Amino acid sequence: MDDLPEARNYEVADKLEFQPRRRSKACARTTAGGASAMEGVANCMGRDMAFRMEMTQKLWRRPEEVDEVASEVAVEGLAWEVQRGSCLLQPSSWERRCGLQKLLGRLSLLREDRRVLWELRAEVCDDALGGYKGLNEEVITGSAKNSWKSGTEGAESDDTQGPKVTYVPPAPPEDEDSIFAHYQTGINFDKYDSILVEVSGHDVPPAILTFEEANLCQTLNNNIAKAGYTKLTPVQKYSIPIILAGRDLMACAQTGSGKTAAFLLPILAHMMRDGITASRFRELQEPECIIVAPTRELINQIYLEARKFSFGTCVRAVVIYGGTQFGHSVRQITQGCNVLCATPGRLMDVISKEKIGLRQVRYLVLDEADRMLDMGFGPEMKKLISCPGMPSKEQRQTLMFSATFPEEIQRMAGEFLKLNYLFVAVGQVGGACTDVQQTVLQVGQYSKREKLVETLRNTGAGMGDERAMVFVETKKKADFIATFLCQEKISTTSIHGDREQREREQALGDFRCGKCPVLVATSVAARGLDIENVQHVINFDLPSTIDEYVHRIGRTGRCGNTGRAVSFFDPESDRHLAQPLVKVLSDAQQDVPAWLEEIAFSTYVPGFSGSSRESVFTSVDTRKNFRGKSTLSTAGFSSSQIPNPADDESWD
Ligand SMILES: Nc1ncnc2c1ncn2[C@@H]1O[C@H](COP(=O)(O)OP(=O)(O)OP(=O)(O)O)[C@@H](O)[C@H]1O
Repeated sequence: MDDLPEARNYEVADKLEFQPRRRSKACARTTAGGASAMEGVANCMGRDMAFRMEMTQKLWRRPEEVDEVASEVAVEGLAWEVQRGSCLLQPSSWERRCGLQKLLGRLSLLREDRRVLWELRAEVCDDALGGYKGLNEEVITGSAKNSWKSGTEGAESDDTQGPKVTYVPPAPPEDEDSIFAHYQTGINFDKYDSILVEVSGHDVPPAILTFEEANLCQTLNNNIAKAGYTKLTPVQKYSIPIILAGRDLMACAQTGSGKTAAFLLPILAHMMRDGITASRFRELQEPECIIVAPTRELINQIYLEARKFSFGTCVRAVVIYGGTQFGHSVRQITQGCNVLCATPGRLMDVISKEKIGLRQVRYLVLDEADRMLDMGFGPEMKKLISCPGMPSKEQRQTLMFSATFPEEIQRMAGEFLKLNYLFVAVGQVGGACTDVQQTVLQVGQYSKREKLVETLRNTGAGMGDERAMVFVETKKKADFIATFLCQEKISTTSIHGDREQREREQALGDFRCGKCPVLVATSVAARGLDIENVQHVINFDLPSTIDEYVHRIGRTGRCGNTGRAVSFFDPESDRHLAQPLVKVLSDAQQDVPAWLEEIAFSTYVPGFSGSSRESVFTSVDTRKNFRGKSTLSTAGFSSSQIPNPADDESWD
């Protein structure tokens, strides 16, 4: 067998997130740290992961040795060995369900040895047990081995395409204490009252100041009290009467300020008023309300809120999302469905399989609406509103909520909303939550890992006292950084789109309960997730858009609690974010580092005006601009381009 050329070996190294000029140091580090590092890993993650790290180290050897290791692993033939071998060869795919194709793709880096390739292929197909595991995470065996995802949700549910998804998520607890469990509002909750709110559009219903003024039915009021809500947040004060008045709405309010209840409560109030009850055990269910959100975890969270507020009523909420058994979704639906919470792919599936009819839809809610209308989900949403049976926008009420609303998205939203929709802006459109203390550090790519450990140790999250979310750019890197942190004896788990749904839910559960106080995530966890005690967000990699930044840091500082966000700014790759970052920081009364300002004003960003800072940012309600009116003085910011998914993440 010919030696791999040196350049090729570098490519292998790159796949492992190391760069050539970094290799010698990294290698020396792992070798010198050898035994203790391995012990750390073994302690944190069990022997399985320790082995992975060992194999990773071997990759620092010369090319022919890499092949040697691969051959050893494959030829020895034990599934166990091969399983670990697969980890060696594709560390980013420590997922069981990572398909053969991906593996082959990575293996082609070592394409010289066909024998290795084929033997590995056979074994991985047979028993792909790998998978990144957080502390004590369940090891999935035999029965789950065919449950890897095969592309889109549509494919998952289609009996004829790809392996079936068999995961049935556990039912949430039914006892009242669990249903109404909530965390405390923070010291800044009352400060919400001082945020400026602007409502644009005609015939705006007056805001309400208390829950009593909303005139909700007794059961809803009881549920609101049990949920610990005593006072309305601004977005609730304005949105509830607007929705109760039957108006379409686009509402923008800072992260963690109660947008979910702002749409759920008036919808449920209407349903109760209309005497809606779930029709049980019908093949085709016709919900009155459909709520869509971009991620599985978020839609599940919205469902739990809907279940909480509809507790003790005849209204039945149901959740369906990808990564779970299609039959399970159907069973949930056929038991009766008034409020359907769904991710777009699974929703289109159940519609096409005629499990859901749209004729009765009175409310269509797009949570994280800007994300739901962007290039990723926009086409599917358009398909949804033109599905046979879906009432026209004149016949239904359409509600959109988010903390960010780029101009282009607002324009596109017109297709979904009645002409006279109202726009509620609490504070600045696209503004960051002011309860989050933001710090931006200049950190080059090769210093990020050391800085991360230092930051986590300083914050206490690494010691297990506090919780931190670490955002990275790619799924592969999420695994890599999670493993690295475990090696540093920081209990960590990860969530990203290459993990099985079962693993994603377990990772989130472990993070929520504090078993793993650090969660490394891709942007799949950037929006909407409401997790108690997340005191820190670290942007190991900054996202590609400022809106995504606003959502990410909004995982902390929720509901009047304070939080901290630290972002590593790499001047090599993040220059385009300098201007909007300066704007977001200064709008939230945060310190702006002089170096960042310098970069911001020396960088030309297409679509941004360099001459005047103000002209860079859009107005609150873009309809004002269309009508030739001047930009409001309280101008907010949103990115000037329709956002793209910020990384290599696959979305629901
Ligand atoms: N009036 C209220 N009183 C007390 N707690 C509230 C109130 N409204 C909402 N909350 C709580 O505040 C937290 C954040 O609410 P929610 O998740 O709806 O925020 P959000 O605005 O949708 O955030 P994001 O933009 O991140 O999606 C939740 O735990 C929710 O139960």
